[in-house]
Amino acid sequence: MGNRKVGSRAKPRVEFIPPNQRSDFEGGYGGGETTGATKSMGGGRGGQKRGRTQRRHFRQSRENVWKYGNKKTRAEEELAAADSSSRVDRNPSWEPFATQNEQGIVPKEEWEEFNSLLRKPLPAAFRINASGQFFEDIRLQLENDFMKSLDEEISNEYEIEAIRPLPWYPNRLAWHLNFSRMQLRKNQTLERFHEFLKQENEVGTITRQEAVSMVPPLFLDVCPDHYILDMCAAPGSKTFQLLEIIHQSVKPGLLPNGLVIANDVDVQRCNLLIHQTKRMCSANLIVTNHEAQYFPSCLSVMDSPREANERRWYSTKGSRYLEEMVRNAGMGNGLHRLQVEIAMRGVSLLKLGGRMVYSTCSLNPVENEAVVSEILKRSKGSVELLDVSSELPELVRRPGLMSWKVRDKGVWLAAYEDVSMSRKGVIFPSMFPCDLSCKENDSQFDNLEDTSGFESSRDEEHYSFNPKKHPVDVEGSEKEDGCRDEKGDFNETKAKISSFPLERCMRILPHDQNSGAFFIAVLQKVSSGVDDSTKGILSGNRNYRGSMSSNEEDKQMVRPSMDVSQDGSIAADETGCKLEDEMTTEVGIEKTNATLQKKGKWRGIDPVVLFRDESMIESIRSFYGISDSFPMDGHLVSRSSDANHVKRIYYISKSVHDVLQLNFKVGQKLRIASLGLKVFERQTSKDVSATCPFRLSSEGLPLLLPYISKQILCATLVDFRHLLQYRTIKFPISSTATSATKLRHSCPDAA
Ligand SMILES: C[S@@+](CC[C@H](N)C(=O)[O-])C[C@H]1O[C@@H](n2cnc3c(N)ncnc32)[C@H](O)[C@@H]1O
Repeated sequence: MGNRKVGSRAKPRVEFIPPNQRSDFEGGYGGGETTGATKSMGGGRGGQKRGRTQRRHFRQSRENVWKYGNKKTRAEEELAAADSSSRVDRNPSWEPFATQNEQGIVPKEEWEEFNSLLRKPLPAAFRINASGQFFEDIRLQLENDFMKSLDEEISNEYEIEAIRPLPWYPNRLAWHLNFSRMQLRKNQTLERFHEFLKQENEVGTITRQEAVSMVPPLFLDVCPDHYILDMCAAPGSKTFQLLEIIHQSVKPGLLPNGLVIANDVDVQRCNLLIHQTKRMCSANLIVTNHEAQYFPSCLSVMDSPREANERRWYSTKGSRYLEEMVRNAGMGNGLHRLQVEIAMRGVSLLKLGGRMVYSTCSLNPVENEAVVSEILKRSKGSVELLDVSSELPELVRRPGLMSWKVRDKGVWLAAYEDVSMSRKGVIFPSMFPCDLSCKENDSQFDNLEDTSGFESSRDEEHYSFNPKKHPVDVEGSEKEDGCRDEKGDFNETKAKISSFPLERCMRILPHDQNSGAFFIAVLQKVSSGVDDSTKGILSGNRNYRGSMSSNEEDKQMVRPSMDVSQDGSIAADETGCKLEDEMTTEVGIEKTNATLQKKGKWRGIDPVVLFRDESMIESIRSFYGISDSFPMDGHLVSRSSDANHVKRIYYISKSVHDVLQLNFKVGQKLRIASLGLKVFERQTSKDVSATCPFRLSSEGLPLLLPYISKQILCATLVDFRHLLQYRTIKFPISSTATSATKLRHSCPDAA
């Protein structure tokens, strides 16, 4: 497919240039995340409204050019109309592309191409879920049916290659379309294919995701037994991909040893995340709701060998669209500090030998290389920036920048010394390339911690200008704290060259392979950092009590405001310590849940309760004939503290169970929005004279089916149609005696 040629004659390339959003494929990418970022940054980038308005202006003022020689076919006009239908009023005064390329993010000779590609819609892309039972069928259907018809109907008509596999995606399971999402939606020729994509996406066999957004998880080098943390995860496309990978090589009915914890600060976006990941039907998932920079230190402490190469990863927000970044490079500055804090939290949670992937969909070096540089600087050699140039060789990418300038208030700043006094509260030294040969950095990693210019994330003061940090002399001029050249003069125009090997970072430019833009850096923890606040807990020390009480730092990392009741009746850490004794027993856990519920710790979030009603479990087991080889003890949880009114029961993997146990023991620091896989639901139909109050949930069926021996109906096609049509059917339902007999045999409890 990769080399498919369309038609025999040389044809001009059709260029789709309608005013579509290049980033529209990530589903609600902008709104919520801006809320999260704005909240966390104290309004650093001017609020949510401004961003949206700017995006709208950008879209509205984009040219709608539909080029294909001089003629347009009817279908082309349809496609063009579909893409321009949302454009109502233009804003002619707005100039979308400032032709500044000061950062050198794009080589001069490529600027035109880069610029013109930004005006074209982002091509849609999708991936087959390789962990799905029917993935080969889907692939066949795609290759034998749709690709052929797309070739006939679209490629010949439009004279373009309609669809091709992404050459760098493992096993060629991902495809790139030559249509935007909007075009897919509006074009009649594509209707059947669009329906197919939608339906398969809904059931989780296919995931629609922007092509380059699929790249970061691949560099995490994930195995089924890895523990993975996705720190800024909503809407969850990468989380889903990670789940696919950990489930991929595991047989149906079995669970991988690892897990994914998907976190997002925004509650509503957490719901999106839950909805998105539900399609994966995974028992190895926990969704949490924390500010990632304060993510609690209660991840796994298991000291089994597989943890030696445990990997966790982090994807940060890229909360602006590429186009805006080009227009206003200063916008990313407000995110820099938060990005460093989140990344540093990621580093401290990372196990020795673990990999962390830092990625953004921005091309602004302040959000990218500057963040990576600060991580390397602060971690004092305990983290290495990996050279992954031999991985995914077919992916076209460019090296990270070694030198850059910072844009502020319309001015390009080459070095921190150029920052005016009044701007030192918002522009930090860490935003500039770090030259370790500078006098102040003589001792390589000594005293590097404070060079960022902003205080630790635990200090609220860092949000405002701190005169102690930026002293002013009597004349009002700023005290010198930057690097000087040999003569002792500040170099005001030339940006420094970084001392870190930032060329190992990866930049993906849109015109490299007609995709969105991405920045990716792969880091590895090579030794325990001296400032590892989670030491003791993450290093496999099972003495939680010891580390809890002795590790003040760790307590501070979990912001009390996250877990405390609104009325402030009890502090989170206090709660954790007080209840610790009780929590070591199951009864204690139940009691604790009730107490915390009353005190408001879980306001807005349901408690996680281990489901231990033995007689109920036994009755479920015997009703469905669930084999003893399917472990239930310790794997079932509910979200209700009232054991008699449990409505849903979730199945959790052993890895999730272990994390939960630890979480219980450290005072329930995790705000768990969702976990595991729903397997049983309380019967609601009054009609049912079932002996078991719980029915199987459809999500849980793929996991349970290999272990069930009763309540299985082998229906004929006629029966099945009948069942679908009438939904509830009284026995005998069968039109044939044979299947009625089979049914009674397999459902002995049925009336
Ligand atoms: C670009 S989206 C992430 C996309 C996601 N990785 C994916 O592939 O689907 C950025 C997300 O970061 C979240 N976010 C922003 N600030 C955060 C913070 N301090 N802690 C955790 N999440 C945060 C936003 O709510 C938003 O959902």
